[in-house]
Amino acid sequence: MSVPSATKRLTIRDIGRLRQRAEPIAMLTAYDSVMATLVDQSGIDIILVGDSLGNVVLGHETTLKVTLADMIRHAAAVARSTEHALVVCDMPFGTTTDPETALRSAVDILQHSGVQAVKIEGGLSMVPVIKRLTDYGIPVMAHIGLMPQAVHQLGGYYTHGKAAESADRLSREARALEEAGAFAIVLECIVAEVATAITAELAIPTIGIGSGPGCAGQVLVINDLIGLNTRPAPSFAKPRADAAGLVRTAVADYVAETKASALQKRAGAA
Ligand SMILES: Nc1nc(=O)c2c([nH]1)NC[C@@H]1CN(c3ccc(C(=O)N[C@@H](CCC(=O)O)C(=O)O)cc3)CN21
Ligand SMILES: CC(C)C(=O)C(=O)O
Ligand SMILES: [Mg+2]
Repeated sequence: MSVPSATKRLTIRDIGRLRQRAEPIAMLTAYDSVMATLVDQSGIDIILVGDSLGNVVLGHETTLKVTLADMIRHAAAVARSTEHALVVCDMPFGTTTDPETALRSAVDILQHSGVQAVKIEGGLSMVPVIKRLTDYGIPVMAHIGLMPQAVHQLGGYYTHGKAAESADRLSREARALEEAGAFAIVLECIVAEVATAITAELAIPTIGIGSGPGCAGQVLVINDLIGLNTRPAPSFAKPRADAAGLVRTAVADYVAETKASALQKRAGAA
């Protein structure tokens, strides 16, 4: 038996234990070395290298343009810059079309980035995919509710589970994904009461985003948490800092000082 130490990286078994003890799980995204280091040193349980990378780092409109190569490059930066958190990498659009394609892509992610787990958007149609990966020994986090990779089919970003049949379907999906082997499940933008009910039905932890306080854990995009955005953040994300304001002020001060000193030098040399 090993003794838990402060520097040992969390595993999916540790995450399961937190759920069993009803200790809430804290998860945030990170996409680069500096941010991953800071987030890891501040006591987070899980770091997600989200395909929100496409929106918040790469300047795309949706997550659909993010590639496997993009994810591996950023996941590698996060994995090598952290030592405490469990690191999970989103499987990008187009890599989960069937179980063999998904397995190949997940192997590439683990082999070339060093993360410990992957996350897959989707409900019942992802059951065979998640079975294949978990049978092979790759930990999978599931993700239902608002699924940004399906934005063109959904027709926008909105809360799910409002109608009784939608709530029932979400609950059935969550149970099927647990049965398929998922070690946790993200509930994105699901009516709070429905997310709470799903949490009570499952042995694995639910990690909520915009789904109320009744989930086993919470996840947010780091940029939304610290106010490092140039586009409006989702309304459920309450910024705790104004990082964008700090950057704008520092840059404006620098520009002003540089321009002022150049003028003085020229004036003195003349
Ligand atoms: N910065 C950022 N934060 C995120 O949470 C995030 C991304 N980007 N990019 C990928 C996906 C997209 N996500 C989104 C995007 C928009 C909403 C949104 O506008 N939600 C509405 C809800 C409206 C309703 O309930 O009908 C909102 O007002 O927050 C939610 C999640 C979550 N992810
Ligand atoms: C919002 C979280 C759950 C995510 O999938 C991402 O950041 O890509
Ligand atoms: Mg994602």
